[in-house]
Amino acid sequence: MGFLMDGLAAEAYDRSYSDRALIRRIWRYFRPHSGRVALVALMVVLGSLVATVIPITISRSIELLTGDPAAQVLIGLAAIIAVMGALGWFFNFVRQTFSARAVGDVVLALREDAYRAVLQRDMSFYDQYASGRIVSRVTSDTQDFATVVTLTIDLLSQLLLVVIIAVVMVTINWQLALITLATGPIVIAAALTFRHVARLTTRQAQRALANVNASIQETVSGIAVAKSFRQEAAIYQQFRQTNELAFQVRLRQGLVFSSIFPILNLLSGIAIATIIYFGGRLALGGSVSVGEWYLFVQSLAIYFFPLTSIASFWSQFQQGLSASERVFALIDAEPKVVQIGNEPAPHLIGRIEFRDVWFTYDTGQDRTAGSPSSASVQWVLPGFSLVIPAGQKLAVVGHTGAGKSSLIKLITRFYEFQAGQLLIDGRDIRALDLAQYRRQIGLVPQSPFLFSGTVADNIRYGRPEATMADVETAARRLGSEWIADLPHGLETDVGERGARLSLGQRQLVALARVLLQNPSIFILDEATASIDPFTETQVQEGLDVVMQGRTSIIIAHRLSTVRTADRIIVLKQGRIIEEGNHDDLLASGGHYAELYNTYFRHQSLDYKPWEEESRELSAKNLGSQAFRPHAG
Ligand SMILES: Nc1ncnc2c1ncn2[C@@H]1O[C@H](COP(=O)(O)OP(=O)(O)OP(=O)(O)O)[C@@H](O)[C@H]1O
Repeated sequence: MGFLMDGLAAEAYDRSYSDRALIRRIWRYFRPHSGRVALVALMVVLGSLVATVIPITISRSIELLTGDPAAQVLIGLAAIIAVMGALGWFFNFVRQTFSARAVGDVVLALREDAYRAVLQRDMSFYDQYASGRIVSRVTSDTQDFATVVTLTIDLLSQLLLVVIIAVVMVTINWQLALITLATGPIVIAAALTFRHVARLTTRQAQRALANVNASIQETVSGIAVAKSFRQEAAIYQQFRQTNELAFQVRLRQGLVFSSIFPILNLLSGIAIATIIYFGGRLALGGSVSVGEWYLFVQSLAIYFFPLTSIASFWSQFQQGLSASERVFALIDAEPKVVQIGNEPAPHLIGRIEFRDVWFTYDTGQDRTAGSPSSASVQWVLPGFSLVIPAGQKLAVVGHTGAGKSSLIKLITRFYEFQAGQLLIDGRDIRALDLAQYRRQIGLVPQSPFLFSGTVADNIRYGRPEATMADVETAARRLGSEWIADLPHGLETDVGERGARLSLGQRQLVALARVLLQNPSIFILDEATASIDPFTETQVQEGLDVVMQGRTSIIIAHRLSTVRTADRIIVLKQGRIIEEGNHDDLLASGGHYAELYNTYFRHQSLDYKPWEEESRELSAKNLGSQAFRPHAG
């Protein structure tokens, strides 16, 4: 069965809760609705009482029939049964209505908590776990949880029925009652033994479903890439495997659950046969009446029904329990970014200092206390130090994987570093009020994400209270042409993820959003994709406006940015290997000059490809002679 389990491992943040802890936790959600829960409990008791009165009345009727009852008595008994039936319906109706409301409210609260937890998770959480699986926890797992609660109410009412029936049986004939009751523990023991296997297979089924969700979600998000690389068939194949796995696991779960019924049916069959035999003999001997014997046979059915229901509902019950376990694990996942203080940071001037910062993504072992010397760790920033004075325009360059984005992830506090200090205006970043601090940061990622809505909605995203005039002012500060190019100006619908806008327009919207937010620190991960020269000029002008008067850190991919930066740092394997301004660095002919020739030089208006060819040729001919790049 090992192959079945592939891909169904728990997520790193999953945890097992004891049944007690789970129930206590679930109860905490129900406490605010205790009035409704009490009413439901009352209905359960009344419903159970009514359910027992009916067979007792029938049994009395049978006994009366052996004598010579008056017609009115029989009519009275029939009326009692009818009234009890009606009352049973009423109690059940009230119970269902109020329990549905209470469960609905609890699921609402649980889903809100789960969603809030998702929003609070660190960026590392999203990097590590597939979004489809996260979605699955918030949607289907909370729903499964609702099922468990409804079932629990059903089971409780049936168990109560068992208790009442047991009391009735003992008062009629204790020997027969003993025989009947003796089978109860056997059935319960069988159900309990089954519990662990049930929980395990159920958990696996939920994980398998989460994998199916994750697979669909990823494909839909990356459909453009998949199509452009013609990977539809491969993706479909992959999905089939995941889906097949989910099917196999479900099948196995079904087999496990269905195996309990034959056992329980066998047990109840034996018990009924025994009662019929012994009860029949007692009735023949005259120690119990026929009515009492009938009541026993009826009681048996009532007695076994809840017990077999427990087993039949067990699958859903377990599903609900492990679903709640998964939701609670999501809510309880430990954050990695932990603030040690809550100091107000309403206005920053934007001085940033990395002081011997050690950072790795590999936090598998406990390194949060900081053991920078640990040799086995793949440090992305090994003791990184840098001071960015307030208001400086800093361009960060370096080959892919050098650690440029990681620097930004630390400044934005998306990730936690393991040792050293990161100071903002001389204050420990970990001591600042995170929400206030983040409001001081304007981040424009490589491919700016726009939410569905209009251009204006997106510009207003960071400051929902901004008026249309504010939005327009911010947008116009980046120039007027780009707004005129939009079909409906600022009211243009951007489509999902901004798909209806060009990359340059999306960048301008993102820049306007930052302008409106007016942060002290501006961070830009420049797009690598080239845009047309006109938009490029617009974006550059917009950038100049945004960068004015604030600390700006740019992962630079464009010549115009590096040229105008106050300072450029060149990163290699998480260390600064060169720094200075464009001209000085180029003149020194080091790593930056090499990067310039690889990435930036062709963006220069003076760039002549044919000169490049002849330069390469002569460089080849000169063999190992050091290469001196042209100034841009
Ligand atoms: N979420 C992550 N989990 C694990 N390792 C990561 C993660 N993000 C980046 N890394 C690793 O950290 C190192 C630095 O990555 P980083 O993204 O900072 O480089 P970069 O200079 O920004 O590269 P690029 O220019 O390609 O974006 C790389 O070796 C990368 O594989």
